[in-house]
Amino acid sequence: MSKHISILGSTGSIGTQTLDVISMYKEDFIIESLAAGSNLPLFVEQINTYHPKKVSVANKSLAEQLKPLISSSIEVFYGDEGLIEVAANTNATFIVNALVGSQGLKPTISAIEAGKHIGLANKETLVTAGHIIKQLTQIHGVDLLPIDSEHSAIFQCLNGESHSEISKVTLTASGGSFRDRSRKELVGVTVEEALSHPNWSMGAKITIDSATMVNKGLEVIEAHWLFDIAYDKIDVVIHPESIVHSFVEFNDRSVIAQLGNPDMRVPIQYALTYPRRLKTSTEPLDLTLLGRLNFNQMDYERFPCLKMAFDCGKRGGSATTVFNAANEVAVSRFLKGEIEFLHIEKIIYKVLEKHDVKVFPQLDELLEIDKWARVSACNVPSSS
Ligand SMILES: NC(=O)C1=CN([C@@H]2O[C@H](COP(=O)(O)OP(=O)(O)OC[C@H]3O[C@@H](n4cnc5c(N)ncnc54)[C@H](OP(=O)(O)O)[C@@H]3O)[C@@H](O)[C@H]2O)C=CC1
Ligand SMILES: CC(=O)[C@@H](O)[C@H](O)COP(=O)(O)O
Ligand SMILES: [Mn+2]
Repeated sequence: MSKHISILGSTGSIGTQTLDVISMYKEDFIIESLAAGSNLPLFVEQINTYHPKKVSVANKSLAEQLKPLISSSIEVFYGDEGLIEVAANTNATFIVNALVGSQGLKPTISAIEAGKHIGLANKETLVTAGHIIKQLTQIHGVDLLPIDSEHSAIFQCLNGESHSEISKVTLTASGGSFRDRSRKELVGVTVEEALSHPNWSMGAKITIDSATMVNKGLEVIEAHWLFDIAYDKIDVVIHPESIVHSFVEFNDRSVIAQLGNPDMRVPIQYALTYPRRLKTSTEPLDLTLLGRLNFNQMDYERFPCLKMAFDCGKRGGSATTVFNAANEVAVSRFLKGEIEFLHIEKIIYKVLEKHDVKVFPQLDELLEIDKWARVSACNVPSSS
């Protein structure tokens, strides 16, 4: 029987690769709805290929531009409400959240409340409101399947294992675009240089996050919520090849790792077809060709954002919401050329410094705090 799917963020890196996987297994999937931001040419192509019943774009003007380009039988929505419509009000049973940033939170909540299972790439959702999402998945009995490569790896390592027998979960980090540079050598780096990831081709925001090591910080918090692991049992190592996607150590000192060539279509497909493992078009992994794999200790002075993320995770409550929101604004300012690369971490630090952590915030409180953090991050001067 075909699985009915909706994709939020279908025009992005994860969204397009999700559609690649679906194209390989056309009989197994029906696309109910798609949401994109502003890439209309690609979106029109996707709509004409996959024939969704509902679609959504970022705003009203884009929705008006889209309507004459697609079949009049397709319902067109826009904005936050459009995302919720696509996420919750269709016959889809499985939603892929491939949006970037904490705008993924509200549609995820609506989807869970509507009983949809979720394939989650959008880590910012769990970093912003992990406790709320976890509680809702339990209340509504929905699965939250990881798409992020490290979390898919951990999910696979934990298959059939007992949670109480885990002694440590280790996330691997490539080191990002500037892994071979000292902190001094980060002064004056360009946006173009920062956008050049050594192993993965991804959207702009996550590529910058990878260079600052914020991405690994977000992933530590994501792992905490997905797998209910205490922060002192989560570790990060630098693994420049991105072949071992993460590993888990158990009480008996056995370590289970998941390996594969860096290709996001593999974890995306696993989330879509779980628990089945269907063929992918990715190259087989030949360890003899690689010869060796490298692992280095994380240097928290070189990558202070990762230390900040651990601290926020341990403080809990609204701390991770503020960490995420400040980072989103700082990255956007860097991409616009407003600030230096090293200023990203300063902005996060300064906004966190001003925040009094709220321990068990409700959703409306978190949304207010998120807004406050964004305004504060915008107001940090570009040279301070
Ligand atoms: N790329 C990767 O390999 C990985 C990504 N992730 C995570 O997955 C998520 C997506 O990342 P990635 O695919 O790289 O990001 P991209 O920037 O490539 O894609 C983001 C998607 O969100 C859409 N979007 C942006 N703004 C809006 C809006 N206002 N309304 C509706 N849609 C919007 C974009 O639409 P449009 O382009 O049309 O404007 C696009 O479809 C992130 O959370 C990232 O951290 C996790 C692991 C790996
Ligand atoms: C592919 C994926 O899951 C990314 O989140 C990846 O992990 C980024 O690479 P870094 O290891 O450099 O953060
Ligand atoms: Mn990842």
